[in-house]
Amino acid sequence: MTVQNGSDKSQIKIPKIKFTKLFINGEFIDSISGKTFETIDPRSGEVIAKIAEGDKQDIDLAVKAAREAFDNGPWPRLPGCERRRIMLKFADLIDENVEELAGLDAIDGGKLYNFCKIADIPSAAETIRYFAGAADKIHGSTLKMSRELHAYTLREPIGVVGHIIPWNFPSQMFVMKVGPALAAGCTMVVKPAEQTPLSALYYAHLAKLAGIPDGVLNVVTGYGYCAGAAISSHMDIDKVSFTGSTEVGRLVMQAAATSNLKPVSLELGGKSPFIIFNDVDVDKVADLALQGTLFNKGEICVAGSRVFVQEGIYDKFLVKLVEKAKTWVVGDPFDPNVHQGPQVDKKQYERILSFIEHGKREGATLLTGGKPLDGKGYYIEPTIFTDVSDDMIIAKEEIFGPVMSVMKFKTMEEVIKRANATKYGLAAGIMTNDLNIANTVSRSIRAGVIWINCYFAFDRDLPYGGYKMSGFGRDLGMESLNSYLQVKSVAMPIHDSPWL
Ligand SMILES: NC(=O)C1=CN([C@@H]2O[C@H](COP(=O)(O)OP(=O)(O)OC[C@H]3O[C@@H](n4cnc5c(N)ncnc54)[C@H](OP(=O)(O)O)[C@@H]3O)[C@@H](O)[C@H]2O)C=CC1
Ligand SMILES: CCCCCC/C=C/C(=O)O
Repeated sequence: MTVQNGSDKSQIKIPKIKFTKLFINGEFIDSISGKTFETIDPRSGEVIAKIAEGDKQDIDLAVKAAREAFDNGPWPRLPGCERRRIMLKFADLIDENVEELAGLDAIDGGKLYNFCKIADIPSAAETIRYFAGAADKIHGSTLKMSRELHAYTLREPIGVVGHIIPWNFPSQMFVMKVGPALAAGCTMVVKPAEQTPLSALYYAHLAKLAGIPDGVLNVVTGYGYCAGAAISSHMDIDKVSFTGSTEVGRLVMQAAATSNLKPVSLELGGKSPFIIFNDVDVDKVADLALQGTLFNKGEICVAGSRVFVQEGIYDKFLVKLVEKAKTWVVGDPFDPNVHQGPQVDKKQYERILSFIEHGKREGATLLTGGKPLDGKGYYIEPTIFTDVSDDMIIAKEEIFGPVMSVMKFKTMEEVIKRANATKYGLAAGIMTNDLNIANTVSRSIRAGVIWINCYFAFDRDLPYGGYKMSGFGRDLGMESLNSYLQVKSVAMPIHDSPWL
């Protein structure tokens, strides 16, 4: 691992902060209480800006605007091709503002500026385009009835949606929730994570410029226990889509059940296995395994942080892994040579360090890392543990940081059992050239996403979500669009027809 501090300042593109207020009914406004909270730069712990702190009253206001826009406004009633046209404009505006948006996610979330610029933000625009393309292809079916009835189904927008999103992919999360809901004809209230509110407010501004009518897309910044909880318990919200911790997912579901029984979709934590069989190219797979844990500083719910290595290549794999970890650069996320920026905030940084301490105490062997970086900011060394047993805390709990546990296995049957011995079921990676192994293992792992000889192979056409305590419901793909629609069955008698 290399530490890169004091990067070339000429490369740094810190954006000017333009939007700090709530976006309700097409206007940027102060919170009703007038309160604000500070959003912090994780490179230094310094304040970037003061952001309006929305609470229950502001959520009520935003829901009122979204309800009016749904019940009486044009958006749900527009022909799909018109919604598509406006969404395509929105996507173009995202592309036109790529540098600014990349800068906001980098400064707010400690994400790599260059990666945001070439991947996250262009991909966010593409996700809006993907769902825009579906807006005029939403239809039900004509049914073959068993008696003299003509019947068909309509697919109608579900209504007012609440989106509660996390901080690890502020842009991708925003569009993967907002895109399908807009295409379906829903109206919505988005609550971004308190750590990363900046890009969500910028997207709201672009949506208005694109022509999305007032009240359709509202953004209320604020705290989860207050603004977030007001969304899940709201009597006038028709669906909640949540991504975050399993603990809060449970609260969201409880609040939905005890209020108006609104459906929820929950994309929660994970502890995904990355399984490597003897027959692979060890050099390439070591690279992929490292990415599988360290990408986005390990702050990704599908991190392949339980690395199971078959005994025949175990020693060689460790040598390669350490070699590659040494070239991994931690430092300022605006520096193009850096692979890993700071953890999102002090709380997450301390949480990760405490897991590392657990690993040491429980007797795992530290192969690399294990410490924070000296100086300002929430930087942590890429950390690899070996001699990890399945019952250690570091092997069981989601760490959401740059921490890998490497474990040895003998047989396919054994690794299937161990990979499935978790409360989570989000993703799994299977590295092998043997098709029989790939097929058997992929069908045996209880997880929503399986990557064979690749990892993080996201695609907007590929539904994404979990089994078990990783939640239910799917983001991306047509599955997610369907979750913002409901089916209405219509039947009418047909008289004197010779055909049913
Ligand atoms: N699946 C994933 O992609 C993610 C998983 N996680 C996991 O969760 C751990 C903790 O991260 P944390 O940020 O605390 O995650 P949370 O689950 O607390 O945050 C996710 C979102 O939920 C909001 N929220 C918090 N409490 C409530 C509530 N009572 N009702 C409704 N919404 C609420 C948050 O608001 P606020 O911003 O104010 O906290 C945020 O917008 C991480 O270490 C990681 O393991 C975290 C983020 C993403
Ligand atoms: C089409 C790109 C989707 C990227 C999704 C990233 C998700 C991360 C997470 O759930 O933690």
